Order: sequence, then C-alpha cells, then structure tokens
Amino acid sequence: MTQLCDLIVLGAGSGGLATAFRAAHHGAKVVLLDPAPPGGTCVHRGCVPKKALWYAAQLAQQQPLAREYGFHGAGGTLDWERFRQLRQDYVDGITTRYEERLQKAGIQRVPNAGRLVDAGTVQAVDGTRWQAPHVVIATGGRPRRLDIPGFDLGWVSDDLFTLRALPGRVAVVGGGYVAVEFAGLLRAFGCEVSLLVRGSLLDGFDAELTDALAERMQHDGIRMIRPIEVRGAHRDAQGLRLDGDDMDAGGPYDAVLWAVGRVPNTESLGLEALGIALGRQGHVSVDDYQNTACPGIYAVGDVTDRKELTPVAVAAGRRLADRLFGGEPRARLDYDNIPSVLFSEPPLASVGLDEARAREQHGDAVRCYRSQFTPMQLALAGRREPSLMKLVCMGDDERVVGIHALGPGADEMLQGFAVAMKLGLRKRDLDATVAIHPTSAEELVLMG
Ligand SMILES: Cc1cc2nc3c(=O)[nH]c(=O)nc-3n(C[C@H](O)[C@H](O)[C@H](O)COP(=O)(O)OP(=O)(O)OC[C@H]3O[C@@H](n4cnc5c(N)ncnc54)[C@H](O)[C@@H]3O)c2cc1C
Ligand SMILES: NC(=O)c1ccc[n+]([C@@H]2O[C@H](COP(=O)([O-])OP(=O)(O)OC[C@H]3O[C@@H](n4cnc5c(N)ncnc54)[C@H](O)[C@@H]3O)[C@@H](O)[C@H]2O)c1
Repeated sequence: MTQLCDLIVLGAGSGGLATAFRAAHHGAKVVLLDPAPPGGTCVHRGCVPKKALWYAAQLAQQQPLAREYGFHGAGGTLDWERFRQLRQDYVDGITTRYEERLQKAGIQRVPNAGRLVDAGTVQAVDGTRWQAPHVVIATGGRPRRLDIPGFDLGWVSDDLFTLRALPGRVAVVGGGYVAVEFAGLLRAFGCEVSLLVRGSLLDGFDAELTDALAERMQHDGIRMIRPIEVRGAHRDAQGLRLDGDDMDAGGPYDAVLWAVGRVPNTESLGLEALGIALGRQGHVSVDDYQNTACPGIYAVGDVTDRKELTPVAVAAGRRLADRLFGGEPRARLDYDNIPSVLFSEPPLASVGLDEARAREQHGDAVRCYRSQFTPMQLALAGRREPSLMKLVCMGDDERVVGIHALGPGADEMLQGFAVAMKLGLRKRDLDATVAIHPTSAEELVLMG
C-alpha cells in the first residue's frame, strides 16, 4: 500500500533534517528516510567529531606555550581512548536530541534507504512506498575512492573517527580541506606527517594566506611533498609505500589517508529515469531555487554541486521549505559570500573573493590591504609565528569583496565581518569602527 504525505525527504543529514523540521513547522506532513541515525556526515563523520579533535589538538599545542610562560609540570599525554569516548558520548547526545525533536515535530522517520520510482513516489528498500507532491533529495556524499592499486591499504576520512590508536608515520594524500585539517591534527598529536599534494594547496583560498599556512605547517614539522601524482600503494617489510611519479613519495609509512575529495550519493536513486541530469561528478543539477529538472523534485546540500558545508545545506533546506510550505514563493539561498573556516593550525578563515579571482573579475579596480603581526599571546613567549590578514576591496568606494584571516582566533572572528559584507561593507566603514584592544581582530579595522 502506498502512504500519502506532503513531503518526502531522502537523507537525514544537515540538509534533510533542516528541510524536514522547517516543513513540519509550517504544518506539512513529512516522511524522512535514512538508513543511518540522524545527523549525517557532519555529526557522525565530519564537522562535529573533527572539531572535537581540533579542540584536543589546541590543548596539546598550548602545553609547550604554558611551559614557555613559566608553568611547571604542565603537560601530559592524551589518553586517546578516554578522549574517543568523550567524543562519541557527545555525538550520541546530538543523535538522541535529533530523534526526540523528530518525534516531537511529528516527522515520520523511516530507517531505510529510499529511491524514486516515479516523480512523486519513493520506495524504501523493504518495499514500502510513500507518495507526495514534493520530494527532496538530501543524500549527501562520501569520500572519493581512487581506482589505483593498493587504495584499500589506506584510510579515508570516515576511518579516522574509529581509530583506537594513532599511527606513528602517516602520509596524507590531497590538498583540500580534509587533507590540510587532518595533516595538522595528526601532527598536533605527535604523528610524523607527510602531505602529498598533486596540484595547488587549498584551491579557492587566497594564495598569499595558503602560502603562509604551508610555511607554517612545514615549520610545525609536516613534510610537504608536491607536486606529486600518487599512482598506487603497496606494502613491504618496512611498511606502506606510495608509488609516485618522478618525485620521491617518502615513506615507509604506518598509515595512508586518502583525502582526494568527495562524491555525491546519487547512483541508486532512480534519478536518470525521471530525466534529472547529473553533473560530471554525479551531482544533482539544480537551479537557484533547488529545483531539479523534474517538477516536484528538489535537491539540497552536498548532493548538489554547491559549496559542501553544513550551514549551506541547512540554509538551502530551510529556504526551500519556506518556499514550498511557508508562503514565501521567492525564498531561496543567496550562495554569494559564504564564509568558511579551515580548522588548520592556525585556522584559516575566508569570505568572498581571493585576490586572484577579484583581479580576474575586476582588474585594476582591485586594491588589497594586508597586516602581518605576531599575536601578543605568542609574542609574549618570544615566538615569531605571524598571523596574516587581508582585505580585498574593489572600485572607487572600496567595497570589501573579500576578507581573509590566518591566525589564532580567525575561526571565531570572521562571522561578524561576514554579516557586514552581506550588508555592503566599505573600507571606510572599517576605518570608522573603533578597535578592540589588544586583540588580533582589531587589525581588520586598523589597516592603512
Ligand atoms: C571530515 C569532514 C569535515 C567536515 N567539516 C566541516 C566543517 O567543519 N564545517 C562545515 O560546514 N562542513 C564540514 N564538512 C562538510 C559537511 O559535513 C557537509 O557539507 C554536510 O554534512 C552536508 O550535509 P548533507 O545533508 O548534504 O549530507 P550528509 O550530511 O552527508 O547527509 C546525507 C544523509 O543521506 C543518507 N542517505 C544516503 N543515501 C540515501 C538514500 N538512498 N535514502 C535515504 N537516505 C540516504 C546518508 O545516510 C546521510 O545520513 C565536513 C565534511 C567532512 C567529510
Ligand atoms: N572546515 C570545513 O568547513 C570543512 C572541512 C572538511 C571538509 N569540508 C567540505 O567538504 C568538502 C570536501 O573536502 P575534501 O578535502 O574531501 O575535498 P576538496 O575538494 O576540498 O579537496 C580534494 C583534494 O584532493 C585532490 N585530489 C583529487 N583527486 C586526486 C588524485 N587523484 N590524486 C591526488 N589528489 C587528488 C584535489 O586536488 C584537492 O586538493 C570541501 O570542499 C568542503 O566544502 C569543509
């Protein structure tokens, strides 16, 4: 028998949950399918457990600084198993709260994968069917696996969250968010880390800041091997070896982390039969309103080819539910100027255009301001570990089109500046703002 409802959501990750909750809030009868516990990548294999690792890494890094400040006996090694349990308890708490909220909101949760059998009908793997005028695809993605010999000898990011012990020597392959974050985290916990990068590091971020970050990572003991194309992996008596092109891939290693991007979960959804086009990498193509080519079917989050960030999936899902059920026919997410933070050491925060893209688009109308300084907390201990901040401005009235910050605190600093940019920030607005002293953030309003 086919059951009827107003909205079917495939996937209970960041995007699917946000869509379902907002639609239910507007009074829609919602069915939410996911074979996994609610939370998706962010809660179980992404942002949340990663940020827990980052907090622990920050504490590890504060210990030498405490000694430099004169603390005696500061320090100690991390009880990995205790920390792993704390992290898991925290994640379990989020999952439980989601389950309670879903029940309270009257959302029917189905612990099964689903696929579309026609435009408004979804079938779960056990054969149960639901029908609705609206179906949202929010099935997210998974780590990309390369078709090269020995790939299975290594880990992907999901595997790092189940580790019972840390490796000694580890190779991280990739140059994006996951590669750089995990290289930094593993290094902070004392692993010997090599980062093998095929092309540019952190494409899309401002090159001046990524160069500074690369320098800092090497200063912290991460061995950077680039440019290198890794063609496979094998094991010998000493450990794991990577097969590179002309360049020496280092090694032997105890572990390899493949961090070579992510692919969307779109294969078994029945989309092609409905005329829904998939992009080159398998993403669902959507318009500005999250509509696919098939009326009544929408997609949000990592399954689309937009920025793969939790707040993006959440915001797109909420806007979509407001449009379908909240009486806001023009509601849609503005994908411009989305801020993001890379939880490296130190963190790298960025919103808007980097200098290269700004110059591509606006030529000589671009003017950049920058400030390089050692934060007081580090300078006090005699360290020279500069932070770098940069404003990218455009036109005679110097509209701020990019803000980039690398340094301690950059992660918490950027959100407010991103609001200002959304409101049309000009350089003169920053000049007119009184600084907060002594902070690192004040540099952003004091650039000459
Ligand atoms: C290591 C790592 C760290 C990250 N850190 C950050 C960060 O710090 N900040 C940030 O903003 N973003 C971060 N991200 C990105 C963020 O996790 C994703 O952008 C976000 O989770 C995307 O949400 P989503 O709802 O689109 O998909 P997902 O969260 O992946 O959820 C998709 C859900 O769909 C389910 N599903 C799949 N197929 C089906 C089916 N056929 N039927 C029903 N259900 C199905 C899956 O089980 C899953 O639960 C990180 C990602 C990774 C991998
Ligand atoms: N802090 C955060 O907000 C955060 C953290 C992690 C992930 N994310 C999100 O998740 C997305 C995915 O992150 P990611 O790091 O998996 O992907 P990514 O797209 O950021 O980086 C993939 C990297 O793999 C490299 N690569 C691809 N194929 C390769 C190959 N065959 N050999 C060697 N290198 C190869 C690419 O050149 C690139 O450097 C990010 O784009 C980001 O949106 C966000």
